Amino acid sequence: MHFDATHRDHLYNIIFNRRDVRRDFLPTPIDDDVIQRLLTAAHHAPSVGFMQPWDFIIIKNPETRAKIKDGFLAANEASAKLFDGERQTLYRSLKLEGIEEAPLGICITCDRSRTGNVVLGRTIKPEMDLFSAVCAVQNLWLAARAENLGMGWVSILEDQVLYDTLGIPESLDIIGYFCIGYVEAFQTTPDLERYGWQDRRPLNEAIHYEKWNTDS
Ligand SMILES: Cc1cc2c(cc1C)N(C[C@H](O)[C@H](O)[C@H](O)COP(=O)(O)O)c1[nH]c(=O)[nH]c(=O)c1N2
Repeated sequence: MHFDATHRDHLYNIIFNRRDVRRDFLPTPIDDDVIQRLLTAAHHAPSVGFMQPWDFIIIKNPETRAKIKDGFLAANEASAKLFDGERQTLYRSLKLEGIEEAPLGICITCDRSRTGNVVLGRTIKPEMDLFSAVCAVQNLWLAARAENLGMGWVSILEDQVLYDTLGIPESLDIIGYFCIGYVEAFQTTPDLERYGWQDRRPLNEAIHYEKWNTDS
């Protein structure tokens, strides 16, 4: 298949308009066929040795989400204390999850032993399986945006909360917990930038030609 400029522009639009969403979720349920499309997109991510190490746990039950929210609250309190003074005040004013408001939660795991001990492409860099599972996250994130669904990553959460609440085997690694739902509106700017926590770094500072350039 050859993509034309219209396809290209659609993809870039989706990339640039994707946001980490944790506020303004609507209670509107998400149809199962939409969820299936999202997971199919995630499942088509690249993976080292094609090991497809991910699994997806779908969470809709409000009681389950309330337990996960409790885990967030504990972790967030501990996290807030690591910042001082005004920075802590600003941290505490941020909305960093939408666990209970978003009607759908997805937990993504990584089975590092899937396909055996020796994996093509992972022999020298063992973390490649974890990176592969994160590729599935990004596919999910972009597919969600294409479906006009907001998605937010909640990493302010001890893994044990998810192992216990969701009955995940301890042999699996937890990649993340994600809140998904329709939203009132998508913001054009990341929340952390909007609320004065962190600005986007200029792209030219991130690009180096031929070798590392400390001047740029
Ligand atoms: C691995 C990882 C983990 C987290 C995040 C992202 C990623 C990649 N982000 C979202 C993060 O703050 C956000 O991506 C940036 O601020 C940029 O905003 P946009 O994603 O462009 O809207 C995030 N946001 C949040 O409110 N609570 C969280 O726990 C996390 N955790």
